[in-house]
Amino acid sequence: MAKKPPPKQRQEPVFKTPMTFSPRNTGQRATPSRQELWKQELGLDALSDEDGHLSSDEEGMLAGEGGSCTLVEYQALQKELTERNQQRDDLLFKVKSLQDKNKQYKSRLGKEEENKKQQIKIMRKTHDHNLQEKQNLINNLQDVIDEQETRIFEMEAEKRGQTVTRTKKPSSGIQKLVEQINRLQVERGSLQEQLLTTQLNLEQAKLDAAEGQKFLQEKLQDQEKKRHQAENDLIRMRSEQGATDHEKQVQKLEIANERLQREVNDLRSRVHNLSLEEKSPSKVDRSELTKLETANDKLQNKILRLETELAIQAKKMAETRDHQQSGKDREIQTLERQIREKTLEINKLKAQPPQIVKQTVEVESQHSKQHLEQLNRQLRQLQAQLDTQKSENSNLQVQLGSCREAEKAAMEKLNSYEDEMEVVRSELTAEVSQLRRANQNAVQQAKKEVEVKTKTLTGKVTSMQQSLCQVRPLVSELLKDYSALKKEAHMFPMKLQASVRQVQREICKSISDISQTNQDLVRKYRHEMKLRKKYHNELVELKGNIRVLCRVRPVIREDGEGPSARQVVTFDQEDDGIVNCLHKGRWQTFELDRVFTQQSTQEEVFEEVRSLVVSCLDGYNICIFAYGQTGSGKTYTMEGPPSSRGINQRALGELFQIVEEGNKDWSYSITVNVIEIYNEMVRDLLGSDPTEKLDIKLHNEGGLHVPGLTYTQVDCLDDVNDVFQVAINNRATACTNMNEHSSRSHALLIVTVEGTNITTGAKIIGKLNLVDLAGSERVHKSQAAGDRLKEAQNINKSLSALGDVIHSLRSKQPHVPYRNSKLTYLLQESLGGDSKTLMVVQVAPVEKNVAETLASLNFAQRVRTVELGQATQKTETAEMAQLKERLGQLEQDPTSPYFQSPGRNGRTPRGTPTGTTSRLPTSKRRL
Ligand SMILES: Nc1ncnc2c1ncn2[C@@H]1O[C@H](COP(=O)(O)OP(=O)(O)OP(=O)(O)O)[C@@H](O)[C@H]1O
Repeated sequence: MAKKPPPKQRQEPVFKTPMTFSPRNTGQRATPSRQELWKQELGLDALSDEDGHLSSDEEGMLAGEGGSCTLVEYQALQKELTERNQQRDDLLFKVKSLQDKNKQYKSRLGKEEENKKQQIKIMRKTHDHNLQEKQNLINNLQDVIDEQETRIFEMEAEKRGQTVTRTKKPSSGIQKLVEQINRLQVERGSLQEQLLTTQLNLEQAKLDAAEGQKFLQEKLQDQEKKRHQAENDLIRMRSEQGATDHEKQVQKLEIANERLQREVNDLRSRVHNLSLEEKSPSKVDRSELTKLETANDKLQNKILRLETELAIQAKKMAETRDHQQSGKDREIQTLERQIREKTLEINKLKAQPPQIVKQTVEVESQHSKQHLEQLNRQLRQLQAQLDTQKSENSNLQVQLGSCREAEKAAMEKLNSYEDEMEVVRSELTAEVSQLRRANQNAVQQAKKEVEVKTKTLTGKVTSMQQSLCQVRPLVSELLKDYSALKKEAHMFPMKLQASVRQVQREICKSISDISQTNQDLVRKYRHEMKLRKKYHNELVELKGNIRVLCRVRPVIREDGEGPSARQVVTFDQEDDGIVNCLHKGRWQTFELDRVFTQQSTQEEVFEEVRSLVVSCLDGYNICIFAYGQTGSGKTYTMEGPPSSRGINQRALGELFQIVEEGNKDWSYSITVNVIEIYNEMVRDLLGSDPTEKLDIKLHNEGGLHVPGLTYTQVDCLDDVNDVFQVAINNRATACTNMNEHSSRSHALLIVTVEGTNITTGAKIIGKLNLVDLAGSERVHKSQAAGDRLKEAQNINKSLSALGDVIHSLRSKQPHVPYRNSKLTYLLQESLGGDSKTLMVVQVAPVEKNVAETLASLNFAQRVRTVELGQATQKTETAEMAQLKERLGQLEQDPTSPYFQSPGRNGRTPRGTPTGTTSRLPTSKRRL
């Protein structure tokens, strides 16, 4: 088992491309030992430790190679390239500075616009605020003025011409005015509150007064009714003249009197309450007082009216009583007179009767007797009547006496009631007058207070008026300012819009200028880039550099998910030769001849190599190989799936097409070999035994050939497909796991094009090597063992050998170690100085492959600097061709000393690639 080398301290490999300039590469430091880095990069443990300095090598190469014409041309081109590069750099710098300026300008513009917007906002806000404040102030002033005017008007109306004393001097200045206004507003608030309370009180008082009035009216009506009843009762009593009725009447009167007294008391309490309410003049307004006074007056009037009515009633009652008394007296006198008359009649009758009866008896006997008896009866009747009358009279006398007594008592009671009533009336009158006085006092007091208030208010109003007089000009000034500001504010958006439009126009102009300049610069830059590429390609062709393409495959299912599947490869939109790779948080940039992105198609890739492929018809040796780690897309690019064929099939298709459509003076034959190098064994995948190990031998004339290798002629794509199928079948039978096997072996498709000029017989031979290399993983990192280790070591050996060859070529070593591996040995002629080589570096885009991706890209960047020298065509004259044919015949002839054993399929190679007899320089390479 091979001893594992000690882990080397890995340095970040940085390479400088000496032929091309890239601003991204500036600042990169040159490495002291490129070979060391080379080894580190590839993980090649077996590399020799030779050192080389490219600059001196380049000089040497330039001095030693090519004619003076080429050197001069080269120097001129290099000078021109340097100048162009310089110009390009200048232009790039200008573009960058202009872009920076553009950005700055844009950002400044943005900021200024933002600032302006902010300013406008602030100004608008301030303006609105000012306007609002002024409006408020004006409104307040207007309110105060209105209020004060209303007050003045009211007070003046109330006072009716009372003089107003001005106590306060008007304060000067708007501040004072505002303060006064504020104070007044506070006062107004409190006054409004008071007014509200007073109004409520007034309402209550009105309600109370209305209730009192209603109550009094009801009472009055009751009194009226009672009076009527009393009158009726009195009349009835008069008519009945009953002592008991008198007493009832007196009782009723007493009850009525009591009621009246109660009512009077109620009234007194009400009046007292009212007077109490009136006694709080601070809370009563003048109008309210007036109303209260009016209500009070009305009540007093009512009381007076009631008193008057009461007096009239009493007077009437007295009159009625006097009248009744006099009537009674008259009746009594009439009755006494009748009694006296009757008594006189009786006395007369008593004195006359005996004389009259004697005469009647003497004269008329019987008749006179009857008449006498009749007269006696009449007399008896009259005497009985008289007795009755007398008893009645005495009864009447008794009754009269008792009546007189009762009347006297009633009169006394009446008098006492009258006295009482008089007392009550006088008390009531005194109370009423007292109430009136109190009321008057309260009214006076309220008046005084109102006057004081009015004076104060008038003073305030006066001061306010004076202040207003002072403020008015200020207000008018403010209004003027306000209107001016309003105008300005009105004009401001227009002005602003105009200035913004102006600025926008300027900005647009500047931007269009800048974009115009930018476009010009970009145009120039692109033109320069094209030129640079052209010159670079020419230079590359002149120097014979290996062209290096890079292809980044898309992210596939096998990449998995999560952080390890994160994409770490990006591209440059402007430059299709730049690829960036993120490793440990740092972006590394690589410049190659062309970078194909994940979106690039097989067609695009082939388009890039088409001219190179076609140049094999001109007799050039071409080598296109795909390099990269396992699964990076090498086979996809070279072979491709049936739905999207890769370079191999497309190249052959292109060759067939050109041969078909090309010059009819030439006839072409195309033969193919399909070789696999596995574990340093060369296998013929078109042979009958694909497991047979073939050798690579040096031809007698110095060229290489593989004895026993099958050359199959193909004339169309169907032939190619058949050939490929044979190769695939053979490969599958030679291994157990096709996928793994393909990853660990190199697959070579060698296409040999032989053209013969029908007229001259001249021949041209070109060879196209299409190589799908084994995976480039570093062996020391994989923990392989057994067969795997052997496979890995062999891959390592061949890729190391490839690296050595490239390094030697790059450093212009006199000896190039082609023979170190079967791969390099077989490709010797295609990697040598007279062939065109192109490498496609395949990389995976995800995080987990980043180390291999960086290694591949570093390798690619270094390969790009390798100069193989100018490619040459392999042509031969008809004479040479004849000679060659003769040689071929001799080789077939076993009797000849040049005899060589034939191929297993018995077919003779149509042309040996190594049979080049002359190398003609071309004027230009197509690549
Ligand atoms: N450009 C592409 N577009 C689409 N799929 C691709 C592309 N390149 C590679 N793939 C896919 O990636 C996978 C690996 O590709 P491929 O087998 O060509 O890699 P490889 O480098 O040849 O691997 P190995 O070294 O093991 O042979 C395949 O499934 C293939 O289809």
